[in-house]
Amino acid sequence: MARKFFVGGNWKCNGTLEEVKKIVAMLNEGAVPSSDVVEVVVSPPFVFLPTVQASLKPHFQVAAQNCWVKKGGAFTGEVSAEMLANLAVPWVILGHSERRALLGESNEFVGEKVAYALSQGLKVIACVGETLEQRESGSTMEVVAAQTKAIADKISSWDNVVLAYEPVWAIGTGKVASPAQAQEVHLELRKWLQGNVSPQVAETTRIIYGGSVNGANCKELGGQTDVDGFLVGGASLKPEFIDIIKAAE
Ligand SMILES: O=C(COP(=O)(O)O)NO
Repeated sequence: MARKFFVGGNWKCNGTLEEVKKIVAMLNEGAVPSSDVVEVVVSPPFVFLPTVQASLKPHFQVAAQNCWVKKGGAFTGEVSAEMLANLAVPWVILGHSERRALLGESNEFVGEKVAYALSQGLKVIACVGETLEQRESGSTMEVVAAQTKAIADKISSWDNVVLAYEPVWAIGTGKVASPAQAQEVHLELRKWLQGNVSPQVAETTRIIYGGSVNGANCKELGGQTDVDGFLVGGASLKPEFIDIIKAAE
């Protein structure tokens, strides 16, 4: 079956209310393919989520950039999956490498977060990816397989999961993975799903690429057999994000 192309925009910790409103206007005015062709999910910082969700055209969905690992309560500063569900926020990004590195989120912790978010009815963009040191040592597949296993061990369905391969060495660096590099890892991840979860999950799960995607490289990257879309950082704040969405055509 064809996997619908998926383009995520991770705004990270960026924006003022005025800047966010301009990005929303840019998206609403953009000539993007229909939602039959591409699924577009943008992820503002928490404080702008309701504003963005209320002002985006229905073609676009929103995601939170994180959520807590269990039911809310005495966890100062955290945002629970229940709160996101209460606001009808449909998606959440979990396991981003910046949180794994800066906040020490382990593979196990990310797996538990994915399971809890799914249990509360959220859909999850689950991130995996190796560091430059891990790639140069030849352990890329060992690393991303372990990250994926930690998720697979905790969940019973992949129906509401999009897997994002984001090599850490390509994030924010301008050093985008080559189409061949991306295809190689995406294919290996799909084979891992086939062998460790099921052929059906391997066939239907979108595996998207993130790491210095821009308007110039998106078409060739998106043309790879096992690249089902993107999770875009910096370029998702710019007009070229519309060109990246069009790569779905
Ligand atoms: O972190 C990323 C990618 O960021 P860049 O596109 O800025 O490399 N996506 O979640």
